[in-house]
Amino acid sequence: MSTATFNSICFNQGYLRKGEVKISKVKNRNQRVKFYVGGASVLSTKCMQSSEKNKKEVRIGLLGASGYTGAEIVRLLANHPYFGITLMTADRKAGQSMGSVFPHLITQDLPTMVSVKDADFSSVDAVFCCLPHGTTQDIIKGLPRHLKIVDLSADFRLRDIAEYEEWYGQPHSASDLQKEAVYGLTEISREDVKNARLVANPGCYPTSIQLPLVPLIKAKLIEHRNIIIDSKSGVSGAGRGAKEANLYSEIAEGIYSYGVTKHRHVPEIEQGLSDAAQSKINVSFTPHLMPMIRGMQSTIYVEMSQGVTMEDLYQQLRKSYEDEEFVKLLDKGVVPRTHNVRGSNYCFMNVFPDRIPGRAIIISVIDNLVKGASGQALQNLNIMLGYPENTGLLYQPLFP
Ligand SMILES: NC(=O)C1=CN([C@@H]2O[C@H](COP(=O)(O)OP(=O)(O)OC[C@H]3O[C@@H](n4cnc5c(N)ncnc54)[C@H](OP(=O)(O)O)[C@@H]3O)[C@@H](O)[C@H]2O)C=CC1
Ligand SMILES: CC(=O)N[C@@H](CCC(=O)OP(=O)(O)O)C(=O)O
Repeated sequence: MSTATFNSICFNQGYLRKGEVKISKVKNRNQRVKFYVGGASVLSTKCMQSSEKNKKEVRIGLLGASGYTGAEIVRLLANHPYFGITLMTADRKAGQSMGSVFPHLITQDLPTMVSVKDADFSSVDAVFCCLPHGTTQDIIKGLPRHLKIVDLSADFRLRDIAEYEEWYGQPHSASDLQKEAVYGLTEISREDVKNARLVANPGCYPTSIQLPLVPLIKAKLIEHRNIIIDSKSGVSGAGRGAKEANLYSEIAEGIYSYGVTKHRHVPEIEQGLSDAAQSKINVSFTPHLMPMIRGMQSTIYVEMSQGVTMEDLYQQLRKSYEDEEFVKLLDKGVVPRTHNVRGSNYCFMNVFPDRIPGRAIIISVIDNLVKGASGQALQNLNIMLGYPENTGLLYQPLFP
């Protein structure tokens, strides 16, 4: 083994962070190599020469390519050196090219979209499933077992099938597959994601809520009662098939709450928080639709545990995320804004004192289509296939 120290190391894109890098057993350029960055994370990639830059090693199937999250996967994969899209499906838009449905993607060399029933998966290694819930479980249970799958829908997120049936108002037809699924909130369940065949990618609201709350709950810094969550989403969260209530004339110049007291993300949020607490947690959660295209903010009101200070909350979040690439605690007093993360895979957060003694206010922001959907899905597939998890995800936020 040889050891080298780099300020940064660049393989096609800037993958590895500043720190000590130990390189082991490099025999030839095609051999897998392990990188130990600053001793904190172990990454694996392939040593590539620049002449191989455009050769994609992993054949990706994209189910539901003609929707918002499908289009976002295409945008992210445009800069992915290892994943190439070889199969794309659509429903009403089957038979069309991506460039005709989404002209902003016309520069990409992509296959014509086919109907799922006509899809041939024999030359596909992994799929992103960007389909509506309900439809998804029926399609995934028919897929060949050799495929790695990241499912962006809600169908495999809830461990309790009865709870799924209650909140989604329909029977679950693939409960065996649910048992196999790993819930892919990457920063919390990275180790399980590594060995998963089927990852249930979290919902956008649950991502923005669990990332700040899980470390605080695990460290017993906040009370389990009286957690109040007020979330706001951009309209793209409802997908491209959204109907009347999402028309410009009904969204612009106003906001509205929906799913009050009974939004289907409640059991997903409570499942994650209860796992962290190792006891049942119930939350008050109200989502709002905002007159913006993408972006999501969760404002969370919590009660600190006896003797805990604001500084304790801040330091716990700092410690939990200081080595994370995509989750950032902002400087003290800086309020996260959806504009800060637009188009990127980041989650930014901060914590503030409430005027009521003993309470705190946490604010987190994500882009619903990136960290809230396609970006986290790509982060997960990178991990499942042994690539550096930031591959293809280094887009900086679009600001202003
Ligand atoms: N939008 C967001 O911010 C987030 C979305 N998600 C989840 O990701 C999934 C995809 O969301 P999104 O991209 O927004 O949805 P869209 O409505 O924009 O796209 C849905 C896609 O599924 C296809 N489709 C619809 N019905 C069927 C069917 N019966 N059989 C086969 N294909 C079908 C559509 O094809 P066609 O266009 O041809 O009709 C389209 O490609 C959903 O489960 C959603 O809840 C998760 C997190 C965030
Ligand atoms: C604005 C809007 O309508 N948002 C969607 C959530 C988007 C998302 O994360 O949905 P999944 O659970 O299906 O993945 C909603 O409230 O149902």
